[in-house]
Amino acid sequence: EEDFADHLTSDVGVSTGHKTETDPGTAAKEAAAANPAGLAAKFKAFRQNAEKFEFQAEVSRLMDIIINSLYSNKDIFLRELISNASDALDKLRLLALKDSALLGEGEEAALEIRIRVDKEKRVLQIRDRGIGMTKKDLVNNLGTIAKSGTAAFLEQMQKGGDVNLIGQFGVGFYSVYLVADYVEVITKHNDDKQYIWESDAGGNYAISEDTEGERIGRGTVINIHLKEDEAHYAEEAKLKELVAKYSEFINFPIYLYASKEVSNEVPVEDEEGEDEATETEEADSDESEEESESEDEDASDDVEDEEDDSKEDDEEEKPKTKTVKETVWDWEVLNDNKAIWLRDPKDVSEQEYNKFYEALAKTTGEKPLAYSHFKAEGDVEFKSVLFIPSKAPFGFLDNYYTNKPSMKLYVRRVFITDEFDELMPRYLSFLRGLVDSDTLPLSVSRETLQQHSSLKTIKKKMVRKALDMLRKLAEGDKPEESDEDAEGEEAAPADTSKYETFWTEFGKVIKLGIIEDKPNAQRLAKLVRFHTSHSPDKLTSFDEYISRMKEGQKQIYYIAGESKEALAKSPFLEQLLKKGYEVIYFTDSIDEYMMQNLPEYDDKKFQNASKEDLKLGDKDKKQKKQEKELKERFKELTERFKELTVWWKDVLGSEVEKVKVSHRLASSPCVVVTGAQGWSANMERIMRAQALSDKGSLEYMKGRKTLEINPRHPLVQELRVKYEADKESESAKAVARLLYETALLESGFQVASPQEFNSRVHGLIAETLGVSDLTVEEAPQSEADDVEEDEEVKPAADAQDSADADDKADDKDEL
Ligand SMILES: Nc1ncnc2c1ncn2[C@@H]1O[C@H](COP(=O)(O)OP(=O)(O)OP(=O)(O)O)[C@@H](O)[C@H]1O
Repeated sequence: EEDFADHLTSDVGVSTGHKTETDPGTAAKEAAAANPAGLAAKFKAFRQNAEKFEFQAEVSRLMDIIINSLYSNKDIFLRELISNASDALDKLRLLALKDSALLGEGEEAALEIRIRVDKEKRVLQIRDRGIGMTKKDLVNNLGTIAKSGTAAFLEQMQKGGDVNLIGQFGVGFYSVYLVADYVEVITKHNDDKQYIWESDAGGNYAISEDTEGERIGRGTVINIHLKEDEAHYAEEAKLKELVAKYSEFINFPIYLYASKEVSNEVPVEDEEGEDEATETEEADSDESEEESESEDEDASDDVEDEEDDSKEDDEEEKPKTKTVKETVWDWEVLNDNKAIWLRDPKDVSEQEYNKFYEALAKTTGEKPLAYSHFKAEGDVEFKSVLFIPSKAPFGFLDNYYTNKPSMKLYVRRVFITDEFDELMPRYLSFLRGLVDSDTLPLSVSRETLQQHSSLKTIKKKMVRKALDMLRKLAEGDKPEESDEDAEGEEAAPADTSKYETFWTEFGKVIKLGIIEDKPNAQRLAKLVRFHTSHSPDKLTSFDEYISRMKEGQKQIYYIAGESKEALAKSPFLEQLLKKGYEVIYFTDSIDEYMMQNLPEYDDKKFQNASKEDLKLGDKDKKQKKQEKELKERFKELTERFKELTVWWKDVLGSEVEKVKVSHRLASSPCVVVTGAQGWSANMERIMRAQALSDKGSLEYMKGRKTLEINPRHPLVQELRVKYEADKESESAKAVARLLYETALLESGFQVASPQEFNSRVHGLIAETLGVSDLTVEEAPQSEADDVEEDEEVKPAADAQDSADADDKADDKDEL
């Protein structure tokens, strides 16, 4: 009884490994000799005949981080191991659909998880009767990390990231080393022998066939040898608390071998009788420990004293009894494993949903922004719980195209898979949740499921419910109780601040949805938030924009660029803003792609303000008259400047498609716009940055620029005068080019040659300052030598700049 191993052998039928501390194996001895101070202290010898393996480098790095992470929440290791046990049971149950013999018989067939402890030896044991692991599985699963994204996770962890996220990376097992300095995994898969995997996290692990230990039948036993200062994880109370906190929603019963105080009324005849009673109790509770015996004695003493005082008088009439408090040991179920989605939403508290979310998302302390629990009825029946996380999973957007789906699929309560991408479109894969369908066939085969006609319906309904949930969150509404095909829906109380959190985390995903899910583009557009000229500091929506539209305004104006501050000053908006039109500022790189997929919203067409065909709204009669007059004047101006525009186009050559007189400008001399088909400045910037395009298309799209000039601007008027005076004037050409280049910059494009542009500007500065000679005095030799020792070599660089300036100054004389 004292020995945990005996305990296990007799009670659970499980073998535990013994650390051979007294007789270390050869490897241990060698290691100790090589490094007596360091390794010997840490090294625990593996079983002597075990095959030794080295952990893959990533695993070693991960373990180092885990072992040294002082401040992380160590509790999570239990959640991870229980979750693995549950997965192993799910896998077995799924296979047993095909072949029920796999389950075994009697005790073996019980799909459950059992936890027990040996406080004295500081060993915590978790056992499942799941699928188990073959030897090959042990090497592949507990020695290597095959999943992508591990490197990124390790990097984050090294920077002090939260180890709590470990479960999201598919490396949860190793979290056991937060609390253990030695771990044994005894496992039996139906296709292989019983093996023991063991490691003290020192960079090695060992696998040996388990020939001596008790036969475990099938499944996995993990013996966690707790570190000295983690002994509290062997306390019943702690384990109960952790299971309640993290593993309540595991769909298999979790048992803890726990002690319980029971009070029994027993007759008291004489001294012997008392002993008898105690003995009987002990026989019932076959697991009684030494401790319990001594407690029993204390308890019975107390009771006896009490009775002696109070019941002295009645002694003669009533048969003597006494209350005996005893500690009995038995398996206690820790979780109510009724699936939450099968319960009536009215009976599930918000707290329970939150905890369920934590279990699904493998997080702690993160509440979902909203949830929806519903039942679809009709041809296709299913139940579902959906959650909107409040944080994007690690690296979610970076790995957008390779992210794994996160929706779990159950068929009639049996977990089928969480890797099925037919349940939710990619852009909604950030949602957590599950579907439990009664209509789909209980089948292991992906193909059978994929081809099932009801799958499409499920997906369609899931998307609708998800978008509905998002809409409600956006509106800050409390959801209604039900609608036609989904009854009993519930969602967390939401307000718009929650939606703003959502938008910050997942806004891009909604935009990707507009691009990828055309049929739902309008619904998704409703969810889009942005800043506008009217609402530069508060996020607003298309609906709000439309409610503020001027009378007669038919189009929704927008402009895209790097920041709302820069856009607010854009020359493209001068007339629009002056006339009181609200303009949307799109500043996300994806916005223009999105808008290419969203030609209209609520019957209103979108108009990019930086495109050539900008139309400034609809006018009433008076405005129309004014417009007519303006048109006349404009025509006249256009005529007057026509020759100039032809000449200007010649000066700029193929850089622009055309130069034309514009009516959209108020205070700028000119702007560069793109044709409806060409890329805007913003788009060109993105394309350059992403190098998405081949050079050819970049050149082609770039070429479709138009220079619009403002005939009312004094600089343009003066240029015309200069050109009229001398049609071959080089300085007029230089001014024309410079005006174009400043317009390029102001419109958000890049100038083709920054050096040439600078030369022209320097020339102008020289002229303004009255400097005629830009030759730079040579730097004294000795100074330059001193500087050469300096790594930064700043003055030398300055000298180079000056030399460049010299060269350029020659070009500029013409100005
Ligand atoms: N109790 C167990 N029974 C059977 N296999 C197990 C058990 N525990 C771990 N494994 C195997 O080891 C692998 C690694 O486990 P780990 O917790 O590190 O990641 P994971 O469980 O795959 O990740 P995720 O938590 O994302 O599913 C598992 O995928 C599983 O194949």
